[in-house]
Amino acid sequence: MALLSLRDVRIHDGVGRRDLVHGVSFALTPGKAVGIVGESGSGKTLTCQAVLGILPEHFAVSGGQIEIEGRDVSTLTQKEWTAVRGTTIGAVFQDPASYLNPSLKVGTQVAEVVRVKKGLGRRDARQRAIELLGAVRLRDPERVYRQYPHELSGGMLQRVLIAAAIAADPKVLIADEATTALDVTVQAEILDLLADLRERTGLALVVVSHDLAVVAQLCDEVLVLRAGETVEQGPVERILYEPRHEYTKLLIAEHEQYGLDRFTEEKELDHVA
Ligand SMILES: Nc1ncnc2c1ncn2[C@@H]1O[C@H](COP(=O)(O)OP(=O)(O)OP(=O)(O)O)[C@@H](O)[C@H]1O
Repeated sequence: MALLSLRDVRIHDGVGRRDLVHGVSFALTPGKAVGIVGESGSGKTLTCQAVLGILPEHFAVSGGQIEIEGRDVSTLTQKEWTAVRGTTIGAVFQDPASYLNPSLKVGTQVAEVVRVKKGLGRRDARQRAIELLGAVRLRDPERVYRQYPHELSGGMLQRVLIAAAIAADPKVLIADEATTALDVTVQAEILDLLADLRERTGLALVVVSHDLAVVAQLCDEVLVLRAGETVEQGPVERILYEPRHEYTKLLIAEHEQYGLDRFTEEKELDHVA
């Protein structure tokens, strides 16, 4: 059974009175990674918000079906949504600092997620939070635990957010432009971390980026969205080497001078290893 499946999902803007996403479909099984790529405003984030049950006011899923572990999400109550978020599907977004309370130690914030979602007592939650900070490859996790958000770099904050997102052992992690604000080296480290989590734990990924190189590095399947429309969808190698749609060709051409090759070569090596 798919962990997450979207069938012809449409998202409607009640104020603008129009559909902004016109039929997105994909299925995610354990350990699989699906990428959604497209320019700004193409509906990537709305699609993720629909999957998490956090569409902004006035927006609604107006067609198709989203199923999480076989369950139609349109039947979920608010309470059930809260249980699904974090425990089945975790998410990380761009701009990690805005998701953390600046006046609380980062470790306390991760421990709080563990306490609420896993029902651990304070001491165990602290221990587990330190383990999680280590699992996202933060050096000296005990020290990081005691630090405040302003003391950490953007890359470290994103690791903290990933630690919080995987705290309740979700089966799916949505990474929505999770590396966009980071410089190239740090971006590569975070992508490597996500690939490693996927490999070690079977975590399935939905990777959202305007950057085809990011998606190409991590994913098996890619959806190319333009203005809410899926213009092309298929295995990553096919999309990269035999793009059919002009828009996909454009996304690839944009990359020719800076880096797609580097990412895909790494991916091929990963396959060999
Ligand atoms: N809260 C909102 N209020 C009004 N319009 C919105 C809101 N969120 C999204 N939209 C509109 O919905 C469309 C799709 O937005 P979405 O954020 O899903 O795009 P995106 O592909 O994720 O782009 P980006 O990379 O810029 O985040 C856009 O036209 C956007 O203006």
